[in-house]
Amino acid sequence: MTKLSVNINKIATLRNSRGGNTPDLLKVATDVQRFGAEGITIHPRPDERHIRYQDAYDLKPIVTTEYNIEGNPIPKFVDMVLAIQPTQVTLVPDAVDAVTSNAGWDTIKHVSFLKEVIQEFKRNDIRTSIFVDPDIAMVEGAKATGADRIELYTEMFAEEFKKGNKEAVEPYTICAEKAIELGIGINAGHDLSLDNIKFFKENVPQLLEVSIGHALICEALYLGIENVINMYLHRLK
Ligand SMILES: CC(=O)[C@@H](O)[C@H](O)COP(=O)(O)O
Ligand SMILES: NCC(=O)COP(=O)(O)O
Repeated sequence: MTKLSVNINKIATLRNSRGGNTPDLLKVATDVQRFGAEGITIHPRPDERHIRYQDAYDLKPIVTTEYNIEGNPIPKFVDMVLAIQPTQVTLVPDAVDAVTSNAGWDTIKHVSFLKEVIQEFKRNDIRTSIFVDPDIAMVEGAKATGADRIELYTEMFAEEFKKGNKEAVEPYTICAEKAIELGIGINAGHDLSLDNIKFFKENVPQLLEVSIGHALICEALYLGIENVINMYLHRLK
């Protein structure tokens, strides 16, 4: 079974666009879980343009499912994650000015850094995942970092799938098979949607978790968030 973790960054973006507290991020997180989501993902960025660091703390007692915090492990981020102790931390090599995540880690070049950070999280019983491109060398590199899981960066798949290129899933299948062989768990995310999720799940073995935000919130504008969550759960069965 593949768990659905809903990324609520976009709810914070909407709230921040007006100041104030509408929509109420904590209420949305509560409701999203009530509607069946099996996790909540946030990705605070250094400029706090959507999720604020304070949100990450405020969500801790609200998230009764899996709490996944994503981000670049700069010291402020590491301190926050250690203080909150979420279920999982996903390390993403974001540039400060990136509009959204746009690359996975070079797990070979940054192996020492990643190893050190991952050890610190694991000492605190926080599951670790690292965001990687669908490149077998990066999956092998991830093993050397000690990470529990990889999160496969799915933008390339999503883009190609939209154009009808279903073969774009192949690198993901191969990386998943390698991760299984190495004993690493498999997550995936970025631009996954109601259109592409079923095909992705069917072609990527032992997919443990997907984190979905942008498309899910856009789809909810038309279909309603409770309905959309159930549509994902159905596709992920
Ligand atoms: C790692 C990943 O793919 C997502 O966390 C994505 O980066 C969402 O972040 P934004 O909401 O800032 O685009
Ligand atoms: N880790 C991926 C994520 O949390 C959501 O990404 P997106 O669906 O907003 O592209």
